[in-house]
Amino acid sequence: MGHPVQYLLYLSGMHITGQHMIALFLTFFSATPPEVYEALADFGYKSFRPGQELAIMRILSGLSTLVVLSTGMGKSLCYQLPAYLYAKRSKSIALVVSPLVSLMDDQVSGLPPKIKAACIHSNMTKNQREAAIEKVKEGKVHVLLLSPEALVGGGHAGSGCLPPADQLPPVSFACIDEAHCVSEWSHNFRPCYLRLCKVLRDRLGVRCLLGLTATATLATARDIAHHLEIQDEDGIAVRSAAVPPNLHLSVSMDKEKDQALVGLLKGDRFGSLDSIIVYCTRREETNRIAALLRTCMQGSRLGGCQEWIAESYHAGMSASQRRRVQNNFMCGELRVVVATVAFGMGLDKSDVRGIIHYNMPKSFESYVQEIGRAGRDGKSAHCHLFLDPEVELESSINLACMSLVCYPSMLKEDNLCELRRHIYGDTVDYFTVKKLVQKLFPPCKCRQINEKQQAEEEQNCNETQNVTRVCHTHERAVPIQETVEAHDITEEGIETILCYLELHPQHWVELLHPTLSSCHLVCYSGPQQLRAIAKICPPVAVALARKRLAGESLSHSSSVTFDVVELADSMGWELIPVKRTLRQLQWKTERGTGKSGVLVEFSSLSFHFRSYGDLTHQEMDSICEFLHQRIQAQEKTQLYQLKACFKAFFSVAYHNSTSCSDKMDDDRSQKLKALLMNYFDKKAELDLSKNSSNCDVILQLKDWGDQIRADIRSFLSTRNEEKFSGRAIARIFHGIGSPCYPALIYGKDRRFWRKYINFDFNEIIRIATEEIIRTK
Ligand SMILES: Nc1ncnc2c1ncn2[C@@H]1O[C@H](COP(=O)(O)OP(=O)(O)OP(=O)(O)O)[C@@H](O)[C@H]1O
Repeated sequence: MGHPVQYLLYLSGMHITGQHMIALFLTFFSATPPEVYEALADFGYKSFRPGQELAIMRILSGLSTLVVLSTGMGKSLCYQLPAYLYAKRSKSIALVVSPLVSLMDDQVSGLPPKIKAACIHSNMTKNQREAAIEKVKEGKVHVLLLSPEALVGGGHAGSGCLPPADQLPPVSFACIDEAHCVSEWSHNFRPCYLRLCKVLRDRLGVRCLLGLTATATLATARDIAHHLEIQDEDGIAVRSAAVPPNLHLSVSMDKEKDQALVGLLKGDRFGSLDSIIVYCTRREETNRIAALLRTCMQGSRLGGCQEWIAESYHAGMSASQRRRVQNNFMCGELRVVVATVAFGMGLDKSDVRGIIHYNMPKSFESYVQEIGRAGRDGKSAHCHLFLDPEVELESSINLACMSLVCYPSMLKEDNLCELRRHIYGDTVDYFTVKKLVQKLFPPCKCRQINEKQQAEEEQNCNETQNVTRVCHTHERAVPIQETVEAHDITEEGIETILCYLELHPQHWVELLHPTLSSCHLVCYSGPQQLRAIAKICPPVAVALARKRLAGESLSHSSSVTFDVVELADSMGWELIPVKRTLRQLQWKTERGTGKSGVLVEFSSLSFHFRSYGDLTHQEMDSICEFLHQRIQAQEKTQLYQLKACFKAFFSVAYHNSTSCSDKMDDDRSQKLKALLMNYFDKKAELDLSKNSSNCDVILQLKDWGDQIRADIRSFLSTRNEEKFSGRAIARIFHGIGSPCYPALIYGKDRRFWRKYINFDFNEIIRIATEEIIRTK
């Protein structure tokens, strides 16, 4: 297939070629060709919505583009129409990467009938996936929807599912839905998204990328544009107002939120609305609130003809339970869904009339995305947010500071603290980074070998060469579960670090598909059989030789376990043929007939990558420094966003919701919209340094230092057989579970769990570290 711009030129009957003409062409001959309007009509639409035409024309011209449009404004057409036009002209597919795996099948069936689509994701069986790939190969598909994991591999989803590019029809362009996940500065960063663009370019030769998102600040949009390699400013094609005009926003700071919620739902504003979503941060809370509403709303006047008043929805429920709630809500039989943010992603219900936030969302981006699920039909809709009254908390601090008898756990826990916990739960300290870096870059022998060779060469020709990097990287595997437990860091945290290293200008690592790295080989006929197969199978011979070199005697052994990735690397073989050769040992013949009495098992899902083994101490230190700074910057940004969010909501909040349950003051709604607009455009920085006492109420430790130290000592003495880092203790005192210190176990000891949630996290780390050193 020719360069995509040729399609546009072809449509317009012109014959210009060459990259440099694209810009000229778009400037002077940008009238949309009739074929594009015809295709629009084929889709059943009369005209374009704002932004669609520009984005579609850019994609048809082969120019990577980012579209930032509020939910429901019609982003999907921006990939559907070009995919259709490209495929109409010649056999080609458009790839659409979407994180909404559970909704992918619905997305495919919901596409306009003109578009032939298929999807591939990790929830499908192997047969289903193969059938979809067959259809693609046969050219029966215009649009292929993929989960990010299906494309790049990663996590437990296994490796990427697509065949190599030469077995696929030409890819006209690739669309990345929810493109903000590409940016680590976004509210919903997903490590495997960072690798998407690279895989699309390197493995599939895609040159034109389309990013779609409903929420991105200007800074995030620029970061996404950078990843999509959008060269020109116009590439960020459309940025709409953050909040659609038909949404009416209000905020209140009620002391009794449960009563206030019931009152709000009975008031004039929400009382007559049919479909409402109430968002809560915690799963347990969704169940409690749904039950509360069922009890308190019984018999009260309801909007439509619903049979059920309220049901909860969260990721902890079974798939069938969730589907039932979603279906009932979609068809209008269920009035209120009380949910965590798991509900609503990709929900195509245009007449949701109300969104209530029982807790503050973690960022403006989340807020805008969540309220954007209301009023997609353009008709008026209402949104209300309950903000916990931190000012109350502040007065308790003043009391505490005046050394009145007050115990920290008596202080009211607030939204901000709750949300801060999630941020601290994700961060990793310098020590952990260092241990991880050592694991990712174990020393190799390349330098010694090279020096020996050089010495010989020098003797021969007396010439010195200044070699700085002698290692050309090694293939390595780091078992996921083992590393998670050893370093008390989440799988996602490790993946993020690996992505940072891959995207660093020095490309410290190259990520490969996750793989099972441990090979266990058992010979049922005893040690002689093991020795015999070593003679015919080089990988087994090398595995045994390596064991012997490491001082292990295997002469009486009939089984052996080894790291197959390390083995393949040491042999200079590719991993796949090594695994194939080993598997083959289970059969008598090459064609796999008759068992040989050898068992070969692969286990331990591992991160798989190439990395250097000859890094100097300085290089290792600078990598640690780089990673640590990135992680800290990320933490700071998130804390900043949280404060910015609180401050803005606080500035428009009513004292209690009765002031806005029947009627509301549109000025406050407009003010909040303006603040959101400013935030997304970053025209005005929300200055947090000024007047921060209004919202920043983390307790200083000076008045509580002794008490906290005493508690840390008491905690350590009750668990003197376990090892803790300062961060581990701070997490427990903040009630943050981690892989090694899960909430399920540590949360049971109420003397410590969450006790100091209102105190500065980093300060607790500092004191705890001091106490740990003292008790050693
Ligand atoms: N040009 C158009 N004219 C009329 N209706 C349109 C047009 N483009 C899209 N729509 C309709 O608008 C609705 C929302 O479109 P779409 O689902 O693409 O929105 P979106 O921006 O992708 O939303 P989300 O962010 O929630 O995914 C759909 O019902 C679609 O049919």
